[in-house]
Amino acid sequence: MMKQFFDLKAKHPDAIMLFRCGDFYETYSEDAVAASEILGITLTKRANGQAKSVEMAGFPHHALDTYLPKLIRAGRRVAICDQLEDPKLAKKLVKRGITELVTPGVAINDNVLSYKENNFLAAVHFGKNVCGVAFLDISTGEFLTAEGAPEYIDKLLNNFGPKEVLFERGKRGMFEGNFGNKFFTFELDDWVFNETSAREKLLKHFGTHSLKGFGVEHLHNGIIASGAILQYLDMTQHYQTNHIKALARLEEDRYVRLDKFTVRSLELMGSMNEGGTSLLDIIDHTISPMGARLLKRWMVFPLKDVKPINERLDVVEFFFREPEFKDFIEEKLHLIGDLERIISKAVVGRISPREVVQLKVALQAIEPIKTACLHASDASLNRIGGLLNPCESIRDKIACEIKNDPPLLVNKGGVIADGVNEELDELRRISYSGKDYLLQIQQREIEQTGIPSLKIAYNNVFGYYIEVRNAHKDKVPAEWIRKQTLVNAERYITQELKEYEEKILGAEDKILSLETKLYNELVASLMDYTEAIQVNANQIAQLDCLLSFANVAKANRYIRPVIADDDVLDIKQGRHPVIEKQLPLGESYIANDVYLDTETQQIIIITGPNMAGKSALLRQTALITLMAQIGCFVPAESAHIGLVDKIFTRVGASDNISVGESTFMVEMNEAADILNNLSARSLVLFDELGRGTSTYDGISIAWAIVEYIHEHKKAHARTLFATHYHELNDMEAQFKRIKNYNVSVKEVDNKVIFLRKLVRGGSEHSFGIHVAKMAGMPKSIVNRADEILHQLEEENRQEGISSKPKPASKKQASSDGIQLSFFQLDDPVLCQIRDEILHLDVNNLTPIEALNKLNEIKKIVRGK
Ligand SMILES: Nc1ncnc2c1ncn2[C@@H]1O[C@H](COP(=O)(O)OP(=O)(O)OP(=O)(O)O)[C@@H](O)[C@H]1O
Repeated sequence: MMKQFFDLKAKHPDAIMLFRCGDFYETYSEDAVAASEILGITLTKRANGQAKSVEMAGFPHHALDTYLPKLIRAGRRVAICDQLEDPKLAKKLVKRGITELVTPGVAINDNVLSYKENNFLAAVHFGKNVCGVAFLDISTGEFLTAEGAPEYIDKLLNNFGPKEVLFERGKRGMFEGNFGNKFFTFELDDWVFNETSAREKLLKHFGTHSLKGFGVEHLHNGIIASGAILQYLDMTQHYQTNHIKALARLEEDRYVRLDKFTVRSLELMGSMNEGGTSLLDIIDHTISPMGARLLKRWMVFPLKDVKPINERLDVVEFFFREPEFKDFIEEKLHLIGDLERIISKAVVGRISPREVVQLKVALQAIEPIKTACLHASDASLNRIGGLLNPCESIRDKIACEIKNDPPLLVNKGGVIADGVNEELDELRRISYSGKDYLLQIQQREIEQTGIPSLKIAYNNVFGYYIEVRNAHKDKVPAEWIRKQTLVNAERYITQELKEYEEKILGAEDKILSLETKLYNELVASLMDYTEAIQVNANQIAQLDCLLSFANVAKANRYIRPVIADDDVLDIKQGRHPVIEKQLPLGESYIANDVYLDTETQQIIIITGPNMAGKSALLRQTALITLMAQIGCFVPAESAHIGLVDKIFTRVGASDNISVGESTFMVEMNEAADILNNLSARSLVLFDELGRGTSTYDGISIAWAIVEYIHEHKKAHARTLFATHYHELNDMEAQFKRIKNYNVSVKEVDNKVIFLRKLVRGGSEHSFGIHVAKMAGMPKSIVNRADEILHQLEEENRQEGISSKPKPASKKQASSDGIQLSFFQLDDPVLCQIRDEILHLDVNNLTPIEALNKLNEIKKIVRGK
């Protein structure tokens, strides 16, 4: 058996092999060590013939659904090796084979999947000039491809968040150089990435002569990536793929460009702080899993055409205007479940009887939704109504053939309804009446033998038996055959019992196999409806998202934005959708107006103290624009959104030290990306650009960047620029479309009150020291900082900002017990220490030398 194990294991050396042995899945050798760690199961050893003993760890086969997901979530690939023949019939070693290779990207199991998330597998192909990418979610059948520059592919990878990415063996350096090392990856042989075989694979799968119908014919690299995905499904033994009905092209120019920094810094899908709230958390009130998954997609693919955006807004408004209609759809949506994954499960042959019933319930709910949408006075709803298909015949077939509350598994029986199949009904009659008959025999024997406690029961060893307690043993008739002796009783069988047993058990076996056959036939007939049900799932998902928008708008007082094909961004009394929900009780969010266009007010320089609300204002402007362009109402009193085609944000500092880049380097990289890709319809947000370097460098870079955006020949990108460099306020006088604003505060009795209102004009102070005080900084430091600040301001007035702070006054230093500037005191010992330190070449000092030096310094101090 171990030889069989090692032979099979050699086929997938990188996967943990679950090797079926009787009622257990066993793992051996290093797999066992890994499995026991991940699953927390006991690691044992077993003798392995002549060889040294081998580690093993296993779990009962019925616990596969519990343990498999844990292995996958731990980022492991798992080969499931099953017994291919009935062990009872096998003469020698049971035949075994790998029946499935489960990997993070190819998972169908409910316990692995998260219902609000797609589970994408991606493949990337590096072409000569461009990259191709493909995404497949085998649990929903969605298959997409695109090609473009590595930056675009990187953006898609970030937006789709695949659970596994395939690429060509030997190209790890190229892959990680472009896309980082955060993805779970798998390398495939180079022959997989070949256009001819990829194309053939796709044509064979779709049964078409060309790929023109999918609009991907010309995407040579996308086709290679898509072919690699199908190839991988074969390799992992996923052959039932009929639910993958089409390959869709992701069109770069249809959606607003959001780079990955923007998705992250605007906290669209997840907060940058653990446990924090994202925009998605606020606006996702979807009911169905399909809706939740679609909403995630909408968030990162905002539209940039007026018509489709208005179509979505129209539906949201309709829900708003017609609360009865909304409530009706809402109630029905609760009945739908995960239609999209259920139909995929039917195709791969893993649909449970309960899911078949769920499918019926969903189709029953779709009928009234369809009717209501068709009768609504809104063109988009009519279109959705037109596309919904209640699939009456299959729905009615399920209703008539499957019991309403079936067990989870077919092999438990009781799945097929009565009256569907005559033979089944007859067998059930025999089985039930047989059981009745047993009761009759029991009664009769009690009377005939005079043993009142006699009872008929069943066990797996010798079937039906009569049990008689010892007290009545002597009354047992001679023809009964004794089978077992217990402490208090004896068990007997009789000829009559045996005959009935055969009839009943035979009937039960037949019932199970007949039910399974009928069930499988029904599941097979579901295949004809795959496409219609996928369309239903998609339309329901859209309705669900729009309904969610309506509910969120109502709950949070959002309004419908005006979407226009112009370059005016005019938000009146806008609010930050996330912060406004998180303010402490009693505090309310201060709304602000923001106006930008390309003629009069293209760039706003926002100054203001720390904590005033500059970042909040920047982000809310981008979020309101983005929400509007996904078809959602927005937190404002009114909003005119001149369509934006790219949203760029350079917000906050994010370190990328792991890839060898400093904070400032990252900042400059991101800024360079923005400036190289500006368009006339871009919305640009810069928050505290340049703060990662010295003040002079920072101001110069910030100034030059703002100037560049203002002077750009082709693109007057609308820009919000929040900064602490008050010097930038001078730009207003020199550049026509730059305007200064500040987020106002009031100083009362040396205290700062944040008014959080955006007002015209620059501001002078940052009140950074005030904020440090609020944060609980030691008093001595706050006082000292104040002192240095005044001094710098004083000197600055005379000679600019280059002068250094003077030493602290002696009074200050001694009163707080901290000698901040002790090296400048006239103590010869301290001066000696200072000189020792100054002469150290820290870069070439070994740790031992450093310790010795410290010791020497200690001696100097002691000597004193
Ligand atoms: N309009 C507002 N109404 C109510 N509270 C607000 C508003 N804007 C910001 N805040 C609160 O003030 C906090 C600080 O805001 P924000 O981070 O935008 O300040 P900032 O001016 O960017 O500060 P810094 O310059 O230090 O980065 C926010 O976390 C939020 O809680």
